[in-house]
Amino acid sequence: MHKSSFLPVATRLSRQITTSSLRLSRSFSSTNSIQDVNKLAVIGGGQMGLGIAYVAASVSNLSVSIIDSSPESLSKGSKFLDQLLNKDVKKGRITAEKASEVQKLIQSTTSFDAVTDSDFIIEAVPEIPSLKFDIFGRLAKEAPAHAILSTNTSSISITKIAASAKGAESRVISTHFMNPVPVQKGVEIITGLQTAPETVDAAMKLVKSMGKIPSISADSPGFLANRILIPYINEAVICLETGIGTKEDIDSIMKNGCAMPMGPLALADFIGLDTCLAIMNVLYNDTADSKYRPSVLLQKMVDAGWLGKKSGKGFYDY
Ligand SMILES: NC(=O)c1ccc[n+]([C@@H]2O[C@H](COP(=O)([O-])OP(=O)(O)OC[C@H]3O[C@@H](n4cnc5c(N)ncnc54)[C@H](O)[C@@H]3O)[C@@H](O)[C@H]2O)c1
Repeated sequence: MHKSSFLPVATRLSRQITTSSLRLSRSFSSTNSIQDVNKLAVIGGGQMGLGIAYVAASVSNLSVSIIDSSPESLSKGSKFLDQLLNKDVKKGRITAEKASEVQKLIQSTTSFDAVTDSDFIIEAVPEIPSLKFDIFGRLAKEAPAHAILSTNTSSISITKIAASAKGAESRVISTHFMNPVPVQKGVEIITGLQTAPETVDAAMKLVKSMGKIPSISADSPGFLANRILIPYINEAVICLETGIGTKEDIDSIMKNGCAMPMGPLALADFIGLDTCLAIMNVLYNDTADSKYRPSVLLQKMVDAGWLGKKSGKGFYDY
């Protein structure tokens, strides 16, 4: 894919309107093919990054580099991947031969250099805006000029993230995978104001090759999934802190009475309380609407380091 093919959506639209009589829009799409992705880099090897790497290697047969700044996270992650593969072999979902092929496809490193030969990069570091902006600033300089730069953010504006990737804004997009990645089929594709149509095509192609079902959302606080899901979780925490019900009763009524696969507090533990809080803060600050006020208890639990399943303690003990 040529760098020049990355025109922002707005530019592309105006081009299509002004030249429609000359049918140039047709030649635009026919001369710009989507480059095949041979190598994927995932930045951040936590629960989401690992899941993305696992599915990309096992379903799309892609070579994947997991880049994580923490050697502890990388070693925890490689044990987790081994467990996932062993479980899949035991359950007869894959052969032992396939498991060893997948293992060979996934490399882990603390070095950012692994982005330099990647065609598609998915960032999955914690939900901290400054951290993501720094990473996209580096990606704009260090990733190949054709590479798609994607974020797995749950709530941070894609337009803002793209603005931090100076010179590569049109190649920035979000492929928002859901947790757990190997199980959840839906992926939100979110465009920033600057995202080029070719970037959307490339993201759709990759996500579909991973066996996922993409939905397109606008760059609006919380996008679609978290605009709906996280206020629901936050309301459950408020029900707990105001004594309307115990954690068991809150989870039980939503599970057994409202057909939810798991209760909202157990789900919050599973997502990570820091992630839930970060999303509520984005909804609250970016809309200036008090209906999105984060629960005080949620903030306190994050302050205590009780982040849910990943830290061993949240609403429940693990
Ligand atoms: N947890 C969920 O349910 C969920 C669902 C959808 C999207 N997300 C989003 O996915 C992203 C990752 O979430 P997660 O739950 O996997 O977080 P996590 O805390 O499990 O993992 C984050 C990883 O990033 C690493 N990291 C931190 N700084 C880094 C840096 N500068 N360079 C490289 N690695 C770095 C950490 O060591 C850690 O391993 C967040 O943006 C989150 O909002 C999370």
